[in-house]
Amino acid sequence: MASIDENIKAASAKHPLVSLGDGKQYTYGTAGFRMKADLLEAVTFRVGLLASLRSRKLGGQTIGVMVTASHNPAADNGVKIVDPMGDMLEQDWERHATTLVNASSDDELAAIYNKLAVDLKIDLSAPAKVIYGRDTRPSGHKLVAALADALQATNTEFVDYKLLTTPQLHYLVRATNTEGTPLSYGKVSEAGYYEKLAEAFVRALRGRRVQGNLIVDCANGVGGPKLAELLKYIPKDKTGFHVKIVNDDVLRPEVLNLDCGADFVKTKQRAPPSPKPVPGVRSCSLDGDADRLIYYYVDAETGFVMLDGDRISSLAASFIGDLVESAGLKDELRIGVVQTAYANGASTNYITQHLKLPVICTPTGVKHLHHVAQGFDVGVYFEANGHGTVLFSSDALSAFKTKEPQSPAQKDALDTLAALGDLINQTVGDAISDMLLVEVILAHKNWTLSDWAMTYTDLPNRLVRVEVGNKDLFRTTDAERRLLSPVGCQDEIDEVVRKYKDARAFARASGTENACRVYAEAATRSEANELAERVAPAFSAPPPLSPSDPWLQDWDHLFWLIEEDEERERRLSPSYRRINVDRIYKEPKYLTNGEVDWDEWAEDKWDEYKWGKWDECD
Ligand SMILES: CC(=O)N[C@H]1[C@@H](OP(=O)(O)O)O[C@H](CO)[C@@H](O)[C@@H]1O
Ligand SMILES: [Mg+2]
Repeated sequence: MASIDENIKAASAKHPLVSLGDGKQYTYGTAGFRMKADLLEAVTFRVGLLASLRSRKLGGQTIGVMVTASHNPAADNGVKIVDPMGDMLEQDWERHATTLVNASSDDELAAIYNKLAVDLKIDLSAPAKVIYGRDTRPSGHKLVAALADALQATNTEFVDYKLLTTPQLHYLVRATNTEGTPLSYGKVSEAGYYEKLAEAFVRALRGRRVQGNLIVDCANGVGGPKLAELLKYIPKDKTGFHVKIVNDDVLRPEVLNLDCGADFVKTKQRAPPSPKPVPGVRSCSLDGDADRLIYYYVDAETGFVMLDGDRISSLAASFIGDLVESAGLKDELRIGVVQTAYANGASTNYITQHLKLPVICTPTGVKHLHHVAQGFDVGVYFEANGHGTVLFSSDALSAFKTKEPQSPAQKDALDTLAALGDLINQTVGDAISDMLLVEVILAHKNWTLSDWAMTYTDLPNRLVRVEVGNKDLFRTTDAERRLLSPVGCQDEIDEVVRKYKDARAFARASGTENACRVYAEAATRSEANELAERVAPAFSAPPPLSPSDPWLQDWDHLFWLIEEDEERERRLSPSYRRINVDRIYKEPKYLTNGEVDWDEWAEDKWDEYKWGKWDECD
């Protein structure tokens, strides 16, 4: 019989790693490995090896692997690991994933696999189990086949759940690991997920009925068929829950996330163009793997109104906060809200000043929010983009079920809270579960979306993506709200921000793209735009020269440009120097005892630029 090492090498040979060139490495980032799908086959195979190691390390508990690229275009895909309680992979192991995935040969892969086992004291003959699912991307088939090869090569038991939303896989991982224990999370099946949500939805409504229809845009992703399935479990007559699913075409992969879905709505700040929005109708959008949710409606007079993650967060915090008070648990349970720097300042004010709840700001990425929310008895966390959930501590869940009610009102509050404990996905943000939560709250409050929108007024804001030479130069502090480097950039931002009322702006490197993001918020829309436009150029590299630029053919313009020395000025500006600091250190002729002669550098670069232009015009 072949040894595991030989099996790994033989299977790995079928899934060769594609080099990224320039010594670039694959990295396990905020959302696992995510990129063009044709780069991911070997990566997914290797993630399978790591998942099996992780299961063996954790005494044979089941580990999950999800193949999805969420709201990205259809040509992308991604792969990420889910820990036994349905949480995201422990941060220390992200490093191991990166090391294993970048092995340069099949032999080196087997060697790193064995070294990890030795270093982490993993018994490779112990049992291991992995379950996995994928979104609707056609590339998912090939990737899960590579994953299965890795699991077979390492004698790992596995279950292929085929098409799932990301939160469904998280549910299944936790349900599998808690099956038959007092902490059982639900039946270990997709149907078990629907049964749990539908039952808790009816219970949480407490006899109330949902008012009006709801249109759900499913981004042409996996949320479409899964929501349709869930609806079969919810009695319409009893709940009044009438849903119209739109953008649910999963047969044409090219339409996935195209001009629809939660990311489109949030970033474009408008409703999907198709189907044509019906004024006044309550609508929401999920993203491609159904873990983000954004509500909105189109008002015949005032136009598009969006209710994003910050709104869902404040709505949930206010509703649950009131219930906790009515249940007589206010002094026993700590409620808190967790946001990122992208949360609208008006939502933060509303939560702290009106709801009187503490708000903690963490770096971007739900794993950071989730971790901090676990520190509360009721931890509400959402990213502005609509990804989030509400976590209940075990003390809170047991109080909801065991506290002796002193009045019918107290009993009602306790029963509603207990139902919410089952309705809200405790593992990860779940658009379908969050949508049911919002519907329950609106029904309890007898609110329309416009009532909800009136709780506070969003500060106008603008998010700009800036291409930079090297995003790793950007280091931040204070939950990403201030730049530490490039040195001096933060002072420039502060100086600009001071000129505006109620303004705030920050810049950080994206964790998912090779770019920086600049966020600006101010009292009026035009000021927010202006602020973003004044901050963003401080980071952007000069536009690349292209001989086909029309103005290059225009002698007058070119002459004017050189006369004005506009570009020279730009190259002498402090911000331009800062973003080029890594380039200059590669050109030692400008360095004397570690000091850069900026003027000489700028003059030389200007000459190169100027004469380059003349050459191109010849
Ligand atoms: C401004 C913004 O929306 N950033 C998103 C985006 O992260 P970046 O690090 O900004 O690229 O993708 C993350 C993963 O989906 C998500 O958690 C986060 O909220
Ligand atoms: Mg998603």
